[in-house]
Amino acid sequence: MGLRVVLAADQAGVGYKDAIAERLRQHPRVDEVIDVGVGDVSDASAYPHLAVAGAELIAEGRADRGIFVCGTGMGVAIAANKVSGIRASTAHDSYSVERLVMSNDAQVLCLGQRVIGLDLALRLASEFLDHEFDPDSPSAEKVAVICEYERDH
Ligand SMILES: O=C(CO)[C@H](O)COP(=O)(O)O
Repeated sequence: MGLRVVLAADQAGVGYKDAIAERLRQHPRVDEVIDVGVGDVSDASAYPHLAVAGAELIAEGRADRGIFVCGTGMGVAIAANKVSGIRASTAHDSYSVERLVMSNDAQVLCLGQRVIGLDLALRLASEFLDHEFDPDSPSAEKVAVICEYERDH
């Protein structure tokens, strides 16, 4: 089965979100693109509303991965990580995007529209979906420590 990818952005990230949506509809691993907004640059909703809405879809099992965009990529990451079970981070280079999945089993990649160019953002969004976490890797027990802390607190 292919991936269900949820996209979210505030008005500082909506341009890249829409470009990523278009690109991901052609991605061989993507079955569905779910856009939780904002719909256009006139919508001034604060980034935590969009990031939490997107993260909740993943936590509820209604999406597999998320790509969230704001000015820096940092606010959406901080907000998404408040949703239980979600691992999200900003990553602006290929190696970090690879490790975000392979080391951290993150479901959400966060990007900053005011920080990187569109071509790089499109490439990183696509690469993020090409990686698959190996639950038998040595990284799995490290991620489990995060999950256990979350479960026990
Ligand atoms: O980048 C953002 C949050 O990290 C957001 O797009 C803009 O936030 P602001 O600098 O607080 O307006």
